[in-house]
Amino acid sequence: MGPGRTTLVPPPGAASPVRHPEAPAPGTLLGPHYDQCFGCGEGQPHGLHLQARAGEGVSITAEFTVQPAHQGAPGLAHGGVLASALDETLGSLNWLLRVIAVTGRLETDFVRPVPVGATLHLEARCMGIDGRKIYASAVGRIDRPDGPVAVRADAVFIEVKLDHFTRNGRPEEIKAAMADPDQIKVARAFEVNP
Ligand SMILES: CCCCCCCCCCCC(=O)SCCNC(=O)CCNC(=O)[C@H](O)C(C)(C)COP(=O)(O)OP(=O)(O)OC[C@H]1O[C@@H](n2cnc3c(N)ncnc32)[C@H](O)[C@@H]1OP(=O)(O)O
Repeated sequence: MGPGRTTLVPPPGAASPVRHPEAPAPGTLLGPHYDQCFGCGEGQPHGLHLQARAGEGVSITAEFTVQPAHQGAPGLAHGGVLASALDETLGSLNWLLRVIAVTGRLETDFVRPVPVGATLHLEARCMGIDGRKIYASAVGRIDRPDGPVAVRADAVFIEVKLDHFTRNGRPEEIKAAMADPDQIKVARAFEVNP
């Protein structure tokens, strides 16, 4: 089965996800993985500024408040922005697995519209691991952790090495990131694997 047709359900032989022994404790605010990230970076004026926390097991909770810059229709969040919020929350599972992985496939259900000013309460969980493939699902609820479901996603992330970024990123941003001590710290956290 090639990419694009890949099922988003872990296959029968998939391993259960294991929380890395040095993963941040449940409740810990994770902080941005890159200052210029559209999802979590503080240096992006119109970014999502999504704040993710470690959950129990291999799970993440996150919050994102829809800004006027995120509109698709008048007063409503753009679907692609909501997919970005799900993608970012799912990507934050990397911190708990201590594995670098990028989104291979992301399928989103838009269940109800999300108004500007609403806070999306997101939760992501790793469902299984099969070789380099990490299966994960997420849900986003309106205004409260137990609020009405607005969006859901299922995804496959693919494990990569750090050189995925250095080989493929535009050289000027790569150079700047490698000169930034905070960025080096993030990269180091992922270099140590059991
Ligand atoms: C500093 C820290 C920062 C931490 C950085 C954290 C960033 C988080 C940001 C949020 C997340 C993002 O948006 S990440 C950005 C969006 N995503 C991307 O840009 C990814 C672009 N795609 C790629 O670079 C590539 O296609 C890869 C790396 C995904 C796969 O290429 P590859 O490495 O050559 O892998 P390949 O051998 O083909 O496949 C390996 C296995 O994965 C499966 N596979 C491959 N592609 C897919 C796919 N699209 N959907 C499903 N499954 C797939 C294959 O079937 C195979 O399964 P089997 O045969 O083994 O069974």
